[in-house]
Amino acid sequence: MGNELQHRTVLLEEAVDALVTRVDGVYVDGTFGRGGHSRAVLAKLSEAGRLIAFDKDPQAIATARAIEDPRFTIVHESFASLAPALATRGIERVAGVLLDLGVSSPQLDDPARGFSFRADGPLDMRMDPTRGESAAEWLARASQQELTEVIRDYGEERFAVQIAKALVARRAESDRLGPLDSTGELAEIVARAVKTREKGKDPATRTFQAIRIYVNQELAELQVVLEAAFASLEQGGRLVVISFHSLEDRIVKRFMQAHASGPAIDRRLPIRAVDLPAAPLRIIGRVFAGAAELESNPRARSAVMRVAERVAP
Ligand SMILES: C[S@@+](CC[C@H](N)C(=O)[O-])C[C@H]1O[C@@H](n2cnc3c(N)ncnc32)[C@H](O)[C@@H]1O
Repeated sequence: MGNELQHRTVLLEEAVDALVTRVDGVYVDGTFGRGGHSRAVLAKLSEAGRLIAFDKDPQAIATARAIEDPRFTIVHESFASLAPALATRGIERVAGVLLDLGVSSPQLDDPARGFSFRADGPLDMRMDPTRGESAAEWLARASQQELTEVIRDYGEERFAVQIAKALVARRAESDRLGPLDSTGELAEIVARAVKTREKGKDPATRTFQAIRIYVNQELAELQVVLEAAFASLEQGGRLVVISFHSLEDRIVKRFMQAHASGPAIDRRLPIRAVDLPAAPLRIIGRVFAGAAELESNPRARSAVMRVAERVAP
């Protein structure tokens, strides 16, 4: 079912325009998805250009394998393995790295993937169901403290304590009820534990986001890929990151700001301005979806794209 579902690429032209500064460069698309950005990058590159794309999701990989283009390589790995993946291919420097974070519409819309609280399905939530622990497996073993922290920190959920308690209480009944292994039941338990409703938001939204981030180690892997992308960028190379919630956008913003402000200097030492090392990154800007895109693609509403350029070695 998964591959028939469509993904509407967000900020397509904006991202590709910001990314591709020379048509014969080597580029990375860390989040292939259904290849919207990748195809547009390939269309812009010359014969000498190259694109290395990553995705954790076997369904995304199947779509990518259908691209017959000698300039294109797909890697079934987390983008966190960017550095070793480039090294094995003998690539030292790249002209740009694009990350369009989070989950794709096919992942969200297929109940069998277990990401959605809207349709009942197995409680999985792994971008790569062939590796690691599913959401159901984690919920079956996590302590109440761990559940509270994940739901509070990754979901920014006010009722994290109450939800964690309810989950542990449900687990105590596993002999009678069987394991908690469906998205529908998780959504019901959360809805009962959340005491006040946010307008226009399902009460399970925050908890599902939190568990998904935890199961896929999304924030930790983002930190790793930002460092690796920065280290691999050639001078003039671009880092383009599209985020969909404040936790990931904050990490991207802080990362770019930290590298754009130059190394820490001991101001008590007599240093002339000309001796100050230049900051390695220049922040180019922040872009949101325009009115036309917002109208046709509701997913674009929460998208924020940040762009920075490597200006010094
Ligand atoms: C928003 S979609 C990307 C859509 C894509 N830009 C397009 O136009 O079709 C995000 C994709 O990134 C993948 N993904 C998310 N985190 C990842 C990670 N750490 N490593 C590799 N792929 C990841 C997901 O599996 C999903 O397919």
